[in-house]
Amino acid sequence: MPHVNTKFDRPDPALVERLSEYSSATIHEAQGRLGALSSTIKPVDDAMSLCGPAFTVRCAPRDNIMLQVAIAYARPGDVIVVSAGEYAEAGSFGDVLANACVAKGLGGLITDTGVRDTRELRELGFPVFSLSVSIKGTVKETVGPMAEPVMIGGEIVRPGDVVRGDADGVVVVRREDLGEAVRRSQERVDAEAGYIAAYRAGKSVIEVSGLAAVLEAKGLLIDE
Ligand SMILES: O=C([O-])CC(=O)C(=O)O
Ligand SMILES: [Mg+2]
Repeated sequence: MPHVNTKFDRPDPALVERLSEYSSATIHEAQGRLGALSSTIKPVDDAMSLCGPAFTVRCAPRDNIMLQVAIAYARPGDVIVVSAGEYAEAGSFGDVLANACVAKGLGGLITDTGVRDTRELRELGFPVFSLSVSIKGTVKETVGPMAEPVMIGGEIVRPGDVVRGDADGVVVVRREDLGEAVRRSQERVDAEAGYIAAYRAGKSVIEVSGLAAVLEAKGLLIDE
Protein backbone atom coordinates (compact mmCIF):
# COMPACT_ATOMS: atom_id res chain seq x y z
CA MET A 1 0.00 0.00 0.00
CA PRO A 2 1.43 3.45 -0.88
CA HIS A 3 2.19 5.57 2.15
CA VAL A 4 1.17 9.22 2.03
CA ASN A 5 2.82 11.84 4.20
CA THR A 6 0.91 14.71 5.81
CA LYS A 7 3.55 16.06 8.22
CA PHE A 8 6.13 18.82 7.67
CA ASP A 9 7.54 21.83 9.48
CA ARG A 10 5.67 25.07 8.93
CA PRO A 11 7.24 28.52 8.97
CA ASP A 12 6.84 31.11 11.73
CA PRO A 13 3.32 32.57 11.23
CA ALA A 14 4.53 36.05 12.23
CA LEU A 15 7.08 36.00 9.39
CA VAL A 16 4.46 34.72 6.93
CA GLU A 17 2.26 37.64 7.96
CA ARG A 18 5.09 40.09 7.38
CA LEU A 19 5.90 38.61 3.95
CA SER A 20 2.24 39.09 2.93
CA GLU A 21 2.81 42.86 3.05
CA TYR A 22 5.02 42.69 -0.05
CA SER A 23 4.02 42.08 -3.66
CA SER A 24 5.06 38.94 -5.51
CA ALA A 25 7.26 41.01 -7.85
CA THR A 26 8.99 42.74 -4.91
CA ILE A 27 9.73 39.42 -3.21
CA HIS A 28 11.02 37.89 -6.44
CA GLU A 29 13.40 40.82 -6.97
CA ALA A 30 14.41 40.85 -3.31
CA GLN A 31 15.44 37.19 -3.62
CA GLY A 32 17.80 38.01 -6.48
CA ARG A 33 15.16 37.39 -9.17
CA LEU A 34 14.39 33.89 -7.97
CA GLY A 35 11.30 31.91 -7.10
CA ALA A 36 8.79 33.20 -9.67
CA LEU A 37 6.38 30.56 -10.93
CA SER A 38 5.54 30.65 -14.64
CA SER A 39 3.54 33.70 -15.70
CA THR A 40 0.89 31.31 -17.04
CA ILE A 41 -0.32 30.71 -13.46
CA LYS A 42 -2.64 33.58 -12.64
CA PRO A 43 -5.43 34.39 -10.16
CA VAL A 44 -9.03 33.78 -11.15
CA ASP A 45 -9.62 37.41 -10.14
CA ASP A 46 -7.14 40.30 -9.85
CA ALA A 47 -8.36 41.03 -6.34
CA MET A 48 -7.25 37.58 -5.12
CA SER A 49 -4.17 37.44 -2.95
CA LEU A 50 -2.61 34.71 -0.82
CA CYS A 51 0.40 34.07 1.38
CA GLY A 52 0.95 30.90 3.38
CA PRO A 53 2.82 27.64 3.86
CA ALA A 54 2.57 25.32 0.85
CA PHE A 55 0.72 22.05 1.37
CA THR A 56 1.98 20.27 -1.72
CA VAL A 57 0.26 17.51 -3.63
CA ARG A 58 0.74 15.75 -6.95
CA CYS A 59 -2.22 14.77 -9.10
CA ALA A 60 -2.44 12.92 -12.36
CA PRO A 61 -3.75 15.13 -15.17
CA ARG A 62 -7.58 15.23 -15.17
CA ASP A 63 -7.74 13.47 -11.79
CA ASN A 64 -8.41 15.32 -8.53
CA ILE A 65 -8.53 12.57 -5.91
CA MET A 66 -5.26 13.63 -4.25
CA LEU A 67 -6.31 17.29 -4.28
CA GLN A 68 -9.38 16.29 -2.30
CA VAL A 69 -7.25 14.25 0.13
CA ALA A 70 -4.94 17.27 0.52
CA ILE A 71 -7.88 19.51 1.42
CA ALA A 72 -8.84 16.97 4.09
CA TYR A 73 -5.37 17.02 5.72
CA ALA A 74 -4.23 20.64 5.21
CA ARG A 75 -4.26 22.96 8.21
CA PRO A 76 -5.76 26.45 8.59
CA GLY A 77 -3.68 28.98 6.67
CA ASP A 78 -2.07 26.38 4.39
CA VAL A 79 -2.08 27.03 0.64
CA ILE A 80 -2.74 23.87 -1.39
CA VAL A 81 -0.13 23.66 -4.17
CA VAL A 82 -1.16 21.16 -6.85
CA SER A 83 1.22 19.83 -9.47
CA ALA A 84 -0.87 18.11 -12.16
CA GLY A 85 1.33 18.00 -15.25
CA GLU A 86 0.61 21.46 -16.69
CA TYR A 87 -2.64 20.15 -18.10
CA ALA A 88 -4.96 22.99 -19.17
CA GLU A 89 -7.94 20.88 -20.25
CA ALA A 90 -9.40 19.98 -16.84
CA GLY A 91 -11.50 21.78 -14.25
CA SER A 92 -10.08 20.09 -11.18
CA PHE A 93 -11.40 22.52 -8.56
CA GLY A 94 -14.50 24.66 -8.26
CA ASP A 95 -16.92 26.23 -5.84
CA VAL A 96 -17.85 22.97 -4.11
CA LEU A 97 -14.27 22.14 -3.10
CA ALA A 98 -13.61 25.84 -2.45
CA ASN A 99 -16.34 25.78 0.17
CA ALA A 100 -14.58 22.81 1.80
CA CYS A 101 -11.39 24.91 1.87
CA VAL A 102 -13.14 27.95 3.32
CA ALA A 103 -14.80 25.83 6.02
CA LYS A 104 -11.31 24.62 7.05
CA GLY A 105 -9.80 28.11 7.01
CA LEU A 106 -7.28 27.26 4.27
CA GLY A 107 -5.27 30.08 2.71
CA GLY A 108 -5.80 29.40 -1.01
CA LEU A 109 -4.99 27.11 -3.90
CA ILE A 110 -2.36 27.20 -6.65
CA THR A 111 -2.49 24.70 -9.49
CA ASP A 112 -0.87 24.02 -12.86
CA THR A 113 -4.11 22.62 -14.23
CA GLY A 114 -7.53 24.20 -14.70
CA VAL A 115 -10.36 25.26 -12.39
CA ARG A 116 -14.04 26.02 -13.01
CA ASP A 117 -17.05 27.77 -11.40
CA THR A 118 -15.07 31.00 -11.56
CA ARG A 119 -18.03 33.32 -10.95
CA GLU A 120 -18.80 31.49 -7.69
CA LEU A 121 -15.10 31.43 -6.74
CA ARG A 122 -14.99 35.23 -7.15
CA GLU A 123 -18.12 35.64 -5.03
CA LEU A 124 -16.69 33.33 -2.37
CA GLY A 125 -13.42 35.28 -2.38
CA PHE A 126 -11.30 32.14 -1.89
CA PRO A 127 -7.97 32.86 -3.62
CA VAL A 128 -7.39 30.48 -6.54
CA PHE A 129 -4.45 30.64 -8.94
CA SER A 130 -4.51 28.36 -11.97
CA LEU A 131 -3.09 27.61 -15.39
CA SER A 132 -6.50 27.73 -17.03
CA VAL A 133 -10.25 27.77 -16.68
CA SER A 134 -11.85 24.60 -18.01
CA ILE A 135 -15.31 23.09 -17.58
CA LYS A 136 -14.01 19.53 -18.11
CA GLY A 137 -14.58 17.23 -15.12
CA THR A 138 -11.95 15.08 -13.42
CA VAL A 139 -11.87 11.44 -12.34
CA LYS A 140 -10.90 10.26 -8.85
CA GLU A 141 -8.61 7.31 -9.49
CA THR A 142 -4.87 7.89 -9.26
CA VAL A 143 -3.21 8.04 -5.86
CA GLY A 144 0.09 9.86 -5.46
CA PRO A 145 2.39 11.78 -3.12
CA MET A 146 1.39 14.54 -0.74
CA ALA A 147 3.53 16.84 1.40
CA GLU A 148 6.54 16.07 -0.81
CA PRO A 149 8.45 18.50 -3.08
CA VAL A 150 6.57 19.16 -6.32
CA MET A 151 7.37 20.90 -9.60
CA ILE A 152 4.96 23.67 -10.54
CA GLY A 153 5.33 26.56 -12.94
CA GLY A 154 8.99 25.66 -13.50
CA GLU A 155 9.89 25.84 -9.79
CA ILE A 156 10.28 23.23 -7.08
CA VAL A 157 7.97 23.92 -4.14
CA ARG A 158 8.60 22.02 -0.92
CA PRO A 159 6.01 21.52 1.79
CA GLY A 160 6.37 24.39 4.27
CA ASP A 161 7.92 26.78 1.76
CA VAL A 162 5.92 30.00 1.59
CA VAL A 163 3.93 30.87 -1.51
CA ARG A 164 2.85 34.45 -2.12
CA GLY A 165 0.39 35.25 -4.92
CA ASP A 166 -1.25 38.45 -6.09
CA ALA A 167 -2.59 39.94 -9.33
CA ASP A 168 0.84 39.69 -10.97
CA GLY A 169 1.59 36.03 -10.24
CA VAL A 170 3.14 33.69 -7.68
CA VAL A 171 6.54 33.54 -6.01
CA VAL A 172 7.94 30.84 -3.70
CA VAL A 173 10.18 31.60 -0.73
CA ARG A 174 12.19 28.78 0.88
CA ARG A 175 11.16 28.30 4.49
CA GLU A 176 14.73 28.85 5.72
CA ASP A 177 15.04 32.08 3.68
CA LEU A 178 11.85 33.69 4.97
CA GLY A 179 13.41 36.18 7.39
CA GLU A 180 15.94 37.32 4.81
CA ALA A 181 13.23 37.66 2.13
CA VAL A 182 11.21 39.91 4.44
CA ARG A 183 14.25 42.06 5.24
CA ARG A 184 15.29 42.44 1.61
CA SER A 185 11.73 43.09 0.45
CA GLN A 186 11.50 46.01 2.88
CA GLU A 187 14.82 47.34 1.59
CA ARG A 188 13.48 47.21 -1.94
CA VAL A 189 10.21 48.94 -1.01
CA ASP A 190 12.24 51.71 0.68
CA ALA A 191 14.50 52.09 -2.37
CA GLU A 192 11.53 52.21 -4.76
CA ALA A 193 9.81 54.86 -2.62
CA GLY A 194 12.98 56.91 -3.02
CA TYR A 195 12.89 56.52 -6.84
CA ILE A 196 9.24 57.54 -6.98
CA ALA A 197 9.89 60.62 -4.81
CA ALA A 198 12.78 61.59 -7.10
CA TYR A 199 10.63 61.25 -10.26
CA ARG A 200 7.88 63.32 -8.68
CA ALA A 201 10.52 65.95 -7.89
CA GLY A 202 11.34 66.06 -11.61
CA LYS A 203 14.55 63.99 -11.70
CA SER A 204 15.46 62.07 -14.88
CA VAL A 205 15.23 58.29 -15.16
CA ILE A 206 18.85 58.26 -16.34
CA GLU A 207 19.96 60.00 -13.15
CA VAL A 208 17.74 58.11 -10.68
CA SER A 209 18.51 54.68 -12.16
CA GLY A 210 22.22 55.51 -12.49
CA LEU A 211 22.14 54.70 -16.21
CA ALA A 212 24.69 57.29 -17.41
CA ALA A 213 27.70 55.08 -16.64
CA VAL A 214 26.08 52.01 -18.22
CA LEU A 215 25.15 53.89 -21.41
CA GLU A 216 28.61 55.41 -21.65
CA ALA A 217 30.25 52.00 -21.21
CA LYS A 218 28.09 50.70 -24.06
CA GLY A 219 29.12 53.64 -26.24
CA LEU A 220 25.58 54.88 -26.71
CA LEU A 221 25.38 58.45 -28.00
CA ILE A 222 22.07 60.25 -27.70
CA ASP A 223 21.35 63.35 -29.80
CA GLU A 224 19.30 65.89 -27.88
O1 LIG B 1 -16.34 18.76 -8.49
C1 LIG B 1 -15.14 18.88 -8.79
O2 LIG B 1 -14.40 17.93 -8.94
C2 LIG B 1 -14.59 20.25 -9.07
C3 LIG B 1 -15.69 21.26 -9.01
O3 LIG B 1 -16.32 21.59 -10.01
C4 LIG B 1 -16.06 21.83 -7.70
O4 LIG B 1 -15.32 21.65 -6.73
O5 LIG B 1 -17.09 22.53 -7.65
MG1 LIG C 1 -18.26 22.53 -9.55
